[in-house]
Amino acid sequence: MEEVRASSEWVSSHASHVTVNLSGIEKVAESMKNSIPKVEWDYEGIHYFDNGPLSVQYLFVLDALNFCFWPDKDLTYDHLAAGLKAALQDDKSAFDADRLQTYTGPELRKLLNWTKPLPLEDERVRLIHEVGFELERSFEGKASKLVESCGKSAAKLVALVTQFFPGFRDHTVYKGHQVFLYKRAQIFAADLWGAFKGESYGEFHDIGSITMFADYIVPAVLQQLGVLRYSSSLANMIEDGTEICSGSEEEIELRACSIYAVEKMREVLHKKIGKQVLSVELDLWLWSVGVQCPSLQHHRTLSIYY
Ligand SMILES: Nc1nc2c(c(CN[C@H]3C=C[C@H](O)[C@@H]3O)cn2[C@@H]2O[C@H](COP(=O)(O)O)[C@@H](O)[C@H]2O)c(=O)[nH]1
Repeated sequence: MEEVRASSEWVSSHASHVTVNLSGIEKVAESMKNSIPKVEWDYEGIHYFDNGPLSVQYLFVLDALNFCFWPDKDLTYDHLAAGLKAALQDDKSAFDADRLQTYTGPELRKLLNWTKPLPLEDERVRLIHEVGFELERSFEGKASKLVESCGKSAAKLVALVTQFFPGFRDHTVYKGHQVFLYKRAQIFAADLWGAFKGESYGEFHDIGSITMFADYIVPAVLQQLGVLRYSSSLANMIEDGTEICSGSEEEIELRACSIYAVEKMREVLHKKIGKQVLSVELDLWLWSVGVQCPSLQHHRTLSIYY
């Protein structure tokens, strides 16, 4: 995770379109002086959980598909989480590794109880096949085996996931430098930690090493809070709903500066306010604020990573 932190900081200090505003961070930290907002994992009550290995399989499939909902204005993350939950409750073998390798686009829609084509449906199908194939080949078909082999280290889990499953390799090149963001691999570790309440499959001695998850909601919240500032051209693109290319300077800056800003926020909370908080906790709070604000304008990028 050091690579995620270091490369995000590098982007932030070379950015042309996004600025991290330290006084904005201090203001937010100050407002948390008396109480730090704590959001329960699954506050929505939409995820599958049975306290066992099937929950791990569910979370891995969920995070393999946890990206790009916005092209369909009616589709949200909640549909994915709740749809997969219902599918699993209906048929406990729905996420067996051999089954994962056979889903077609229309079957995936049915699984999510969605009648229209899903955004990036072909990619979703390819990625769910990849998960089934590699789980079968290297982990006896079980995501729980993958988690068991990480020695209770979230950093090791992220390394394993990105090593074995190419679809999770969320890194890019910015101004000649390799930048690591690892949104879906990190959120998988965080979802385990949240769902299992830091125990069993969710026990990680280094959960503090995980950064925020660079998606399209949290950057927009950080901008609203005055933590991120955009150049006028970028602000206009977001306001007009203009698509921003995956891998463009703007897109990488939005994501990397969000990671850097949340790390800074955590540092300020610790040093100036004396409160210790995890980036995962800050992320869930910021994300829950964002999804409860329907007027929030976020950047639009077609991407399999978030
Ligand atoms: N940074 C961050 N991004 C997150 C999540 C989650 C869900 N986490 C669950 C875990 C426990 C909680 O109770 C949550 O339910 C989804 N996303 C991202 O949001 C976007 C979807 O937005 P919309 O189109 O409006 O549904 C999309 O990029 C998706 O990947 C998070 O926690 N943090």
